[in-house]
Amino acid sequence: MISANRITKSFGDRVLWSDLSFTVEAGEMVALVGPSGSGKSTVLNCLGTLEPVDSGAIVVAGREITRVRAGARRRLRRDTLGYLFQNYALIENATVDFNLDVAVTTRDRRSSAEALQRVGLGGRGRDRVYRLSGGEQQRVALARLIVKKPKVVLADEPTGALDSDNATMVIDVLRQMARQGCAVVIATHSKHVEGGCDATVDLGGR
Ligand SMILES: Nc1ncnc2c1ncn2[C@@H]1O[C@H](COP(=O)(O)OP(=O)(O)OP(=O)(O)O)[C@@H](O)[C@H]1O
Repeated sequence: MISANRITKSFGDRVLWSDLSFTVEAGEMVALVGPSGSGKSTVLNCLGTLEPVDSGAIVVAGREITRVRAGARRRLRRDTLGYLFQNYALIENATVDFNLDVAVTTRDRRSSAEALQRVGLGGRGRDRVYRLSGGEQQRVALARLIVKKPKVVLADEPTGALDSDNATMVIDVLRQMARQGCAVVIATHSKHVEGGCDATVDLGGR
């Protein structure tokens, strides 16, 4: 589903990673690890077509995303990619329900309600996002992914703001999405999260 082939990325004269290659199959969950500043978020941004690589190729769902035009990139983001990033990318002034509705083309109240239940936010659909805690917002972002059902999930420290029970829930949900055929990449500092993955890509060269 995802194949990164000898990708290199620098900011100025600082090389973050060079000749990095890895694959993530459909159904697989891969941890992206390495010290702070080693470029984990940047890898996710490159896989997510939000940042270009300097050299090498990335293929996602059969498309070489390092070469596609803006229109195809937009379609990939809409139809194939799912992001679970640190800013949660939620619409803060809107309700939880509205944030889930924008992820799907058909309005499906039941699947939204089930997704909220799954992340421990059953009955909170009418709450406005800015009133929720950081961890609750993180879980709304996860519920939005559940209703979107993307082929690829890119998660950046998805357990960062959560207690251990909720962290376990997040990993369980991502595992369930993988079982349904999704390729999941998780940037993390957590050994616990890494342990729950099928493979590790280490940017620190340990
Ligand atoms: N757009 C940018 N322009 C310049 N430098 C950048 C840019 N984005 C990231 N960097 C730098 O690249 C390095 C890697 O950042 P990145 O966020 O990918 O690391 P990380 O491994 O995810 O770190 P952390 O574990 O602390 O979240 C950092 O030194 C950061 O300052």
